[in-house]
Amino acid sequence: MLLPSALLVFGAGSWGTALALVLARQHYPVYLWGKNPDHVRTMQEQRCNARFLPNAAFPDNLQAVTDFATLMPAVQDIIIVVPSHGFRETLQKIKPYVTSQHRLCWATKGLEYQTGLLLHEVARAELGENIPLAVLSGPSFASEVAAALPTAVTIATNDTAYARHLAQLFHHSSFRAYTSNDMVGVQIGGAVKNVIAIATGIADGLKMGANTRAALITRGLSEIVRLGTALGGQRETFMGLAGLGDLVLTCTDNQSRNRRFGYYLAQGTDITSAQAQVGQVVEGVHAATITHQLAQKHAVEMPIVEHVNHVLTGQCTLLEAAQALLAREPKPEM
Ligand SMILES: NC(=O)C1=CN([C@@H]2O[C@H](COP(=O)(O)OP(=O)(O)OC[C@H]3O[C@@H](n4cnc5c(N)ncnc54)[C@H](OP(=O)(O)O)[C@@H]3O)[C@@H](O)[C@H]2O)C=CC1
Ligand SMILES: O=C(CO)COP(=O)(O)O
Repeated sequence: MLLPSALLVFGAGSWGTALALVLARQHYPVYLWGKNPDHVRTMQEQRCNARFLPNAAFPDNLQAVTDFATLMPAVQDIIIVVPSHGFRETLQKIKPYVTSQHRLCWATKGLEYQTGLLLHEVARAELGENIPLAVLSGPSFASEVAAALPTAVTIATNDTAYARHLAQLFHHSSFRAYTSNDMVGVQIGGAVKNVIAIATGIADGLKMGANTRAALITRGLSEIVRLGTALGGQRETFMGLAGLGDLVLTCTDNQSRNRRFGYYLAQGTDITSAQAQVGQVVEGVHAATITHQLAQKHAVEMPIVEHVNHVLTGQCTLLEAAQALLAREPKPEM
């Protein structure tokens, strides 16, 4: 069993804060790093993250910080929870301080926009082969986790000892982590469900009904399985928490920013204003483009993702996308 020391969480948005709270409730010393000094100062003064999770008070062992360099020697576990567009930048910040004592887990959901790389590939490229890596993903709205409502997630890593350690670290009376060795499957599930959630948000905004929503979720899952297995993910992973679980959550509940973003588009709001209206990260916008490109590269059919991408890049209207999906040639379901 690896012994936990202080824990350092990078990313003081809603999800980084919620995970820091889970760990702090386990009585570990937890540092929550935020990139915005004013925001960090406010968290220090108010002893909560009023901007994202106003109702969750920080326990004494949770400290918001802007300086991480001096903490790194006292830390073994690093948890990155910044949006995917800041993932490599965060790794580059910490890289000069990372040693063989550290291990890295992330809860970011997405792919690298510029390269289409999965985040474990980005982490390997930046930090080399010697650091244990893991990804945490699954159906988990930050506000429910902060409110200590029961939640289950998957932690995927190739390092069995690290898997056990992380599952134990996050294990709480209202938070349960299952382990997996399928880093590719877990990451593809978490990234692509955001694109399908945009599609269901659009369909619900256009009042297409419950049948359409169920069809999008189910056919969306087929697309995720096709791409995920083509990239080396395991089929069973997509039937688990980080696949079907997160897909259903995000496609059906208005707490999802991706779903709300799609809904706003269906109200006639333009893309920039819809993102502003959500007011937080909407990972599915970038993920639509990268996933579409990955699908083309690997010759995988992903019509829902393709049409969401067409809508977001101005190649067709919402109604044209819906008509094009319905006009596809009949084919076997499986
Ligand atoms: N919220 C949720 O329920 C869940 C979110 N996730 C995933 O967690 C990740 C983070 O999302 P979430 O916390 O919700 O996002 P939020 O929109 O709540 O917050 C984003 C935070 O990231 C900060 N940020 C932006 N760019 C950078 C950067 N380059 N480096 C460091 N920090 C940066 C922002 O700071 P500032 O505003 O000052 O720029 C802000 O504090 C996403 O990949 C998301 O998909 C996963 C599961 C659940
Ligand atoms: O990933 C999430 C819950 O598991 C959060 O989804 P949204 O980013 O769509 O809000």
